Amino acid sequence: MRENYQKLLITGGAGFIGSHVVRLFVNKYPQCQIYNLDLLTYAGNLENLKDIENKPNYHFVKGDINDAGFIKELFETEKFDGVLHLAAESHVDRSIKDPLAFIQTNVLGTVNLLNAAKDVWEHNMEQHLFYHISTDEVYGSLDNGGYFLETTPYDPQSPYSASKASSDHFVRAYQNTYKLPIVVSNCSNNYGPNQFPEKLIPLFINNIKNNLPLPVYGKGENVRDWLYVVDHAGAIDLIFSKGKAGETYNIGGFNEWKNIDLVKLLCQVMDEKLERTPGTSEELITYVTDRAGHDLRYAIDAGKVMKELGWQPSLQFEEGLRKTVDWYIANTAWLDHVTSGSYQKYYHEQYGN
Ligand SMILES: Cc1cn([C@H]2C[C@H](O)[C@@H](COP(=O)(O)OP(=O)(O)O[C@H]3O[C@H](C)C(=O)[C@H](O)[C@H]3O)O2)c(=O)[nH]c1=O
Repeated sequence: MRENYQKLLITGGAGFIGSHVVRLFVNKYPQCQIYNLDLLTYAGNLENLKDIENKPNYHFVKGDINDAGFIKELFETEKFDGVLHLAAESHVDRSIKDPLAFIQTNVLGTVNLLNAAKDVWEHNMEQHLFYHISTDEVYGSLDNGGYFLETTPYDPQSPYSASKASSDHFVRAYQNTYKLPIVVSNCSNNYGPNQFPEKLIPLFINNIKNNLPLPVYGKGENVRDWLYVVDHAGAIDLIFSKGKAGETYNIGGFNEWKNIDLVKLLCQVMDEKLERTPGTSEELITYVTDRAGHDLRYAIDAGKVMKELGWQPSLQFEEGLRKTVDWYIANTAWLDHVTSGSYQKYYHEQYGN
């Protein structure tokens, strides 16, 4: 935590990564008031924060970052010392169907927050920090090898990554133009408890549990770098506490997996945990039409955050995957809830099961 900070705003704190960040900050910094601003869209769920909801330093605010007037008023009233901005539309497939929703929330919503921060902080700008949590997808696709570095030029390929790249650019433009102290981090694929089952790992856990097909896009040859979400939250804490204003930090697990290899490992773990005959879950693998413009490979070099700030991921991938599977099996009610009722539309519109 930055010295003397007494009040922080975390946007998107009821979502997957956001809820892990809120939990960490509420528990680790009891002297600091943590405000979780979330619209509670399909991907936001206050159940994710049940264990900390009664802590005296935790405050929930339901609201929309797209509502500029509301955001301005919130900043004027609460006088936050710093902001960690995680609220975003995050699913690539949805961005292909509805790019405007991604521009609205990820670009315009971010600019609303930046405007409020620069206006309310203008007399003592240097005492504040605006931290934008972003993605490695802004760098494009590594079809010919190599790693994403902080200096890699942006080359977003999907409407989702274009919206995140745009918001990163706005954040940096506000530093350049208005001297707003900012920091940006770009992280690889996250996995772990509380991820909405539209993303690969929780979707496939849910489908295996319910004996439904596992829709592998294309030939399953695409490569992603996977990081346990709690380790991402730890990196965010370090960057917020010790990162230098104006800097970018890449975060990743040095843990690349071809989708099909990951899916086969997940099938093995699920067979074991559900006490099914080995090979049962693999029979559910179904190769389907590829995602439009599907990025082949993301691989991120997290050397800077490791060397400069001393960050290390705490879990090996297999251990993290087992922990994740255990969580989804133990939290059937959570999984059933987010795939039914008012959530049903969001879950079923894409997967139809
Ligand atoms: C949902 C799904 C996915 N896939 C493939 C597509 C990808 O190659 C890989 C992971 O897909 P997912 O949609 O879980 O994640 P990415 O498209 O890599 O993007 C994710 O990681 C970055 C860093 C973010 O910033 C995104 O917010 C986050 O969604 O599995 C399938 O083959 N079948 C499926 O049903």
